[in-house]
Amino acid sequence: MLSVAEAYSIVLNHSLGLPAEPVPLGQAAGRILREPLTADRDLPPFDRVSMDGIAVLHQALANGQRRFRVAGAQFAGKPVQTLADETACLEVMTGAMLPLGTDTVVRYEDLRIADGFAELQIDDIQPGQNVHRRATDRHQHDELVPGGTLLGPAEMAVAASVGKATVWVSKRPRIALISTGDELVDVAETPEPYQIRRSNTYLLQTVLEKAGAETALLHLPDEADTMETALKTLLTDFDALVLSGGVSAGKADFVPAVMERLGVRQRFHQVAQRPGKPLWFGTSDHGKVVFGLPGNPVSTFLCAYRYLLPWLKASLGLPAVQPPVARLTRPISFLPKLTYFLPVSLSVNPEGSWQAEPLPGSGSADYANLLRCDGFMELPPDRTDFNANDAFPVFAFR
Ligand SMILES: Nc1nc2c(c(=O)[nH]1)N[C@H]1C(S)=C(S)[C@@H](COP(=O)(O)OP(=O)(O)OC[C@H]3O[C@@H](n4cnc5c(N)ncnc54)[C@H](O)[C@@H]3O)O[C@H]1N2
Ligand code: MOO
Ligand SMILES: [Mg+2]
Repeated sequence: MLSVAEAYSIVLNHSLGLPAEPVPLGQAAGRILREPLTADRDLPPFDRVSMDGIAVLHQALANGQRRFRVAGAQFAGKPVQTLADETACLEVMTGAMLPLGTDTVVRYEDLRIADGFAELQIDDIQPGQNVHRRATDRHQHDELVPGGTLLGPAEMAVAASVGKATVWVSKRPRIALISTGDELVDVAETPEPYQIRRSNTYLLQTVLEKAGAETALLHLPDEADTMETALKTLLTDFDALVLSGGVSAGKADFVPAVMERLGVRQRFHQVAQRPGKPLWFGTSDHGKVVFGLPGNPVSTFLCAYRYLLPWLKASLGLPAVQPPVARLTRPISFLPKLTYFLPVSLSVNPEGSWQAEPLPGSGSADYANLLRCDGFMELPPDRTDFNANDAFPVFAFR
């Protein structure tokens, strides 16, 4: 049976390679940038006054002068003025251009201004103080943000300041989230004793929409012909299908067989892991990708974080990131020769490292247990006993 690492690598090798599209900056937050952002001007673009006060030539101070005639005022948003008389000063406001003929700004707090004269109240004044010099932060044409970056608050502010009214970002993939199973009814329905409400597609929608996908929620019964007809259309309408349920050994688990009839090539079925052993993955000749997630809610949850989310991020053009590592708070044993994804609650210990409290719950149908847990710790298959303080990667979802 395939290992977790092998299955993961196959999944990532079939990421979508989504095209880029232009969007107005106001709609670009949270999208993945597909062009570098470069400085259209120096940053800052001019010698910028950084404190309200007066601008003087430091040489005058060096000459011992402490009292300056106020010759005018330089406001932000106005063209630069010139101080012609170096024994005088100009009042200056934060964000204004530093007047020509000056090089140093003294704050109002360090002055007394009366009768058209400003008198210094302190002696220690450094040349160039309170001036944010042109190009100190970045130079014109410098690359500020590389392509492949998620547009968060800082990137959005930089994009705006370099004039990107439109940015090229990865197109959002359209993903159909399909629950399967005759026992499943809609959220709004009252289930019969032999039925339950479907919940997996809501879980998947939450994970994938937040990461940048467009999703549609659908449901199919455990009936092979009906499934085949519906899935044929969905394979043309969507970039990827994510099914939940119908991939194990039951007499009504039709997903692998129906996919074969539809010409979707199985890339793997079953992974040496718990939960989620029956995971199925395939691709069509037209570049469509199909995930058949095991129906048990905890399996769906784990597979969504361990495989589906990294695949979506790779499809959008985001580089892969290593999961953080946490230390077990207490020993745990797991006998089967499978990778065990242990539900854990995370906290930071007094030394500042992550610690993971095991929350095994009652198995992969216990979705109520997920309410208390922050992620899954990946315990390798070659060990049965794991000690307190042992460190392993955690796929966290908070
Ligand atoms: N003989 C074997 N039986 C099972 C095996 C096995 O290896 N041999 N694997 C078990 C494992 S592990 C899992 S996980 C499940 C996977 O089952 P399926 O993917 O075939 O899913 P279903 O049979 O359709 O449903 C399983 C379970 O999950 C509930 N479910 C399904 N979809 C939803 C949904 N959208 N919302 C909420 N709950 C859902 C469903 O009612 C079932 O209780 O198979 C084991 N069996
Ligand atoms: O994946 Mo199954 O959920 O191990 O029960
Ligand atoms: Mg089944």
